Amino acid sequence: MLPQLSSLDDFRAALADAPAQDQAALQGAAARNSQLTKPPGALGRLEDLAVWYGGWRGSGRPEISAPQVIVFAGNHGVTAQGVSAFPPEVTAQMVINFEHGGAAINQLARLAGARMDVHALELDRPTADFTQGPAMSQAELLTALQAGWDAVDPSADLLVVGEMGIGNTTPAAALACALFGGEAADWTGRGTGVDDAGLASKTRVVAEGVALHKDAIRDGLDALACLGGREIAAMAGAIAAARVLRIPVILDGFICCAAAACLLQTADGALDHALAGHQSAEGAHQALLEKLGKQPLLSLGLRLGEASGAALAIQVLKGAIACHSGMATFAEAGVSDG
Ligand SMILES: Cc1cc2ncn([C@H]3O[C@H](COP(=O)(O)O)[C@@H](O)[C@H]3O)c2cc1C
Ligand SMILES: O=C(O)c1cccnc1
Repeated sequence: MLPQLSSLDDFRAALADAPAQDQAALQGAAARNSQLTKPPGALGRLEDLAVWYGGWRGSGRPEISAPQVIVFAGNHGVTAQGVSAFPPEVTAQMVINFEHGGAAINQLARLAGARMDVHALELDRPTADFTQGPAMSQAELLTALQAGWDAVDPSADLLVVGEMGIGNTTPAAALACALFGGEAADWTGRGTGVDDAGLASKTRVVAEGVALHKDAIRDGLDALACLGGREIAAMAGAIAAARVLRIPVILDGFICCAAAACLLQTADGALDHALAGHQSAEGAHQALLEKLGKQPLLSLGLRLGEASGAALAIQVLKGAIACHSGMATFAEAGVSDG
């Protein structure tokens, strides 16, 4: 059961009190793994993934039968600074495309056998431009976190979250810079494809926002309010709800990982239930994954978002679980265990 959230402190407390993996299931899955008909370790990282997944799902022989993909959409006041190669109207247009099944994520979610939900968050009310003031009030942040929190199906056995929000590689870069330090240029990339002049001015916008809000940021939720966006906060809310419900999560690209970083900088262990689905082509994604302590499953040069890389990675995790739960043991198959 998910607790009710009536304040940001409720959210902080729920995250801090989230349950650990089931130790008996973890041990059961590890024991089963060691008896399967293959040389020890021959399935490489797939073996670790299956045991890890079993620990979260409370089963020594788990299944993935109900993956959920959720795409959150939001608009950003900071687009007034010319930070994207595309106009903000594209956010709402893409939401319609998602609803009609025409986007990349529709194809990849279907292929992964996942249910897909789309939540558009007040698209006609962009966040405030963070170079002028906080992107969201505390109340607006709570509403956006709650939207993500409520969007998770408690009966899902795997969660992937993604986003659509023209301009959102700018708040993602600002969040990473505010949370992990370094220069704005270390965290700012080309997003949808800004040119060199666009990248230089985007970097200045990130630096300005981080400098303006630096003193107001004590944890990841403060950073989200000052520099984030509604879809970024909703992704954080959904990842947190999954943590409380012990539903494993596959993280997507740079923006999704910036949302996840806000949780990690709010409570230790907040991302223990999360895998990195892929490393995107956004320049700073590798550095961000390192800060999260996550090794990506795939690296295909994607720079789309929408949960696309994570949805593809569902199939890798499904492969791990199919082998773990479907293979015969040495004893069952009558194969000599050497
Ligand atoms: C047609 C289209 C579909 C997309 N799907 C995801 N994004 C991606 O691009 C945006 C981030 O890049 P920037 O910060 O440069 O605007 C986000 O909406 C992200 O999801 C898209 C972008 C476009 C144009
Ligand atoms: O890494 C991502 O998710 C990404 C990169 C560029 C544009 N949109 C998303």
